[in-house]
Amino acid sequence: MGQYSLGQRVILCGGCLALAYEYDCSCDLSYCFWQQLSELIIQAFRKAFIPGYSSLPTQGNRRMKAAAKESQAILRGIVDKRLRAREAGEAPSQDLLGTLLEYNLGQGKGNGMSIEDVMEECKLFCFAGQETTSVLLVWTMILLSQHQDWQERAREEVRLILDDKNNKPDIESLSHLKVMSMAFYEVLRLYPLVSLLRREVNKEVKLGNVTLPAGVKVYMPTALIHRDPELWGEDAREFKPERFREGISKATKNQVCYLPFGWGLRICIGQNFSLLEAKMAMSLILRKFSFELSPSYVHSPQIVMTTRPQFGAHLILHKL
Ligand code: HEM
Repeated sequence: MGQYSLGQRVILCGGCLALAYEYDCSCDLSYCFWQQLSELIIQAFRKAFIPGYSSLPTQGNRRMKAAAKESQAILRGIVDKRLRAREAGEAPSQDLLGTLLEYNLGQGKGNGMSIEDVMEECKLFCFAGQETTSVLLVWTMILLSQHQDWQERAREEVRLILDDKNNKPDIESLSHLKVMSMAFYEVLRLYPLVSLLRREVNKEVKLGNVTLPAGVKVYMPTALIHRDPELWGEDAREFKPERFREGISKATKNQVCYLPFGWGLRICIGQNFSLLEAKMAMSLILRKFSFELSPSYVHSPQIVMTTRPQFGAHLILHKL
């Protein structure tokens, strides 16, 4: 974001918003690494039903293979560095990679997690955790631009709860940001980033009057469930964070109809972390800037890996 000046339009695609905090990201949609990678993956999904398609030397397949090779080499380098440090007697690191490596080499040794498994887990966390939270922030900025009253309410709350904290939001104070939680829940209801949950039935199961044989694939259209007027009322399509005033179970009347993080055994492992991370980022943004949509913004949600604004989020930021 560094190349933009205030009052000028910025375009956020979502994929790199989180990285933009660390790097001088130009956020130009045509160059965004995450955008390109997501598009390649989704193209591969679409063709997955054609037998042998993934082995054909198409341009997309070649780029996918090159990206996979490159990310594997980068990860291998990081893992090898850690392994050398461990051999040299350094204390194991407490981060995710350190914990997984300990499991592979230390207490969990012999429990079936190879170095390759550790690397795959790292990739999973990177992909599952990076784009999701950043796209949540982007949709939140779009909706809070369209609903300035909620933007102001969220900012007031941030001022009230965080301003006496010496400018450093901590877990304790972030957990008191109720308006912001309501806004995030409502954003995730209207724009669930994972719009379709997929499952395969492994043994025959009866669901109400329907019998599902083993092998059947079941798709749960989260985006449609979240906007169903029978479940959410006639105002289901409207942005009304107040429906979450008394929490998710009250808003859903204890029905399983709110699934932004999935449900059951495979529910998102990072849900609390991501909301905390998003609160942290949004409270810093709200404190420093007000924002509105640029007239050039075109509302067009598009499913790539996650549900994103197809042409990016055209925003105008004003320093407070
Ligand atoms: C707003 C942010 C996020 C959303 C909306 C989200 C959504 C989801 C959903 C819907 C699933 C379940 C997929 C399924 O059932 O098929 C899932 C799984 C998962 N998520 Fe998230 N996620 C978010 C953030 C994160 C973060 C920050 C991390 C890691 C730090 C993460 C790690 C994972 C992992 C590892 C799984 C697979 C869990 C398993 O299969 O047991 N997610 N996520």
